[in-house]
Amino acid sequence: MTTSIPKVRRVGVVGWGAIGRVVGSALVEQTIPGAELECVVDNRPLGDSAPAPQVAFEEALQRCDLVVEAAGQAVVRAWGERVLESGTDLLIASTGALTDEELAKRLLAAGPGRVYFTGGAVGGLDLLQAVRSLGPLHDVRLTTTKLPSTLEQPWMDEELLTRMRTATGPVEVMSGTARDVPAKFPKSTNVAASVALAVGDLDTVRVRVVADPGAHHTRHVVEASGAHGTYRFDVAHLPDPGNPATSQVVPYAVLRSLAALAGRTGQIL
Ligand SMILES: NC(=O)C1=CN([C@@H]2O[C@H](COP(=O)(O)OP(=O)(O)OC[C@H]3O[C@@H](n4cnc5c(N)ncnc54)[C@H](O)[C@@H]3O)[C@@H](O)[C@H]2O)C=CC1
Ligand SMILES: O=C([O-])CC(=O)C(=O)O
Repeated sequence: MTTSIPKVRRVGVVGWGAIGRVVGSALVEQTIPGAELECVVDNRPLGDSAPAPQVAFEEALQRCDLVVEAAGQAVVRAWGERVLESGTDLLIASTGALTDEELAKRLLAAGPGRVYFTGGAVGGLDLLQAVRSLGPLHDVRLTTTKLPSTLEQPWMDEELLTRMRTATGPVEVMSGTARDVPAKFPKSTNVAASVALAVGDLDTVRVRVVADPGAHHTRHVVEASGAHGTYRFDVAHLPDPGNPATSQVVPYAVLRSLAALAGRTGQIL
């Protein structure tokens, strides 16, 4: 009888920020059997602060068999296909990049590396994806509520910025579809694109973005209905203390995805 030695996934973390630091540190502490931190990519010099070598993206593709993107939508646009074409798998946190349908098509067709998405800060995506087999969801809504400062954008006019800065209660700052919203709030509403990936259609997902100075927790409420049922997922997360645009849970969602990719058994998929 031959025993096969399980292959350890050599992971490169791109983006040593709120998400990447937690993910990379957990890998170094060997909390994910079958996965180890090989290197880190960031466009800032990290000095000794990273527990693995900081390398250029090209070098990461040579060293790793799995890259975790935790840097931003622009990195997915610039590097996504190259990662997959090099034979390296790619786990994407910045799902908002996929609102560019041409890019989405190219990434889904590229290989031999495989592309994956983390559920990130939003819940119920597994069930919504399963529900699609029963028929389309006609009405899908996401309401995201965050601290006003985490939603300020360069395209906003003075009137809106003043309304957000002086608000004493919730203020709606944008309503649109999952096609439009993640590009307008690239660091804060990737969840809208994630819901659309699960539902299979950007335009079906209607999104409201709400700034609330009382939002001690970031809240994402997904409501969906179709001929076969109705669904509601309501989550409230503490924000990351260093980067309140990102919920504290997100790196742990990434680690959960990594554990599945590394072959952990007994996992809810
Ligand atoms: N799917 C989800 O639920 C969520 C997705 N995200 C996505 O994850 C991204 C990262 O989130 P955080 O870690 O909170 O951000 P962060 O701002 O704390 O860290 C980002 C890191 O990436 C680095 N970086 C930026 N551009 C880069 C580039 N071109 N090349 C290399 N490094 C680069 C920055 O220097 C920084 O160290 C967000 O921009 C957002 O797109 C964030 C929160 C939730
Ligand atoms: O972390 C969150 O709550 C959501 C977020 O920033 C994103 O979707 O980009």
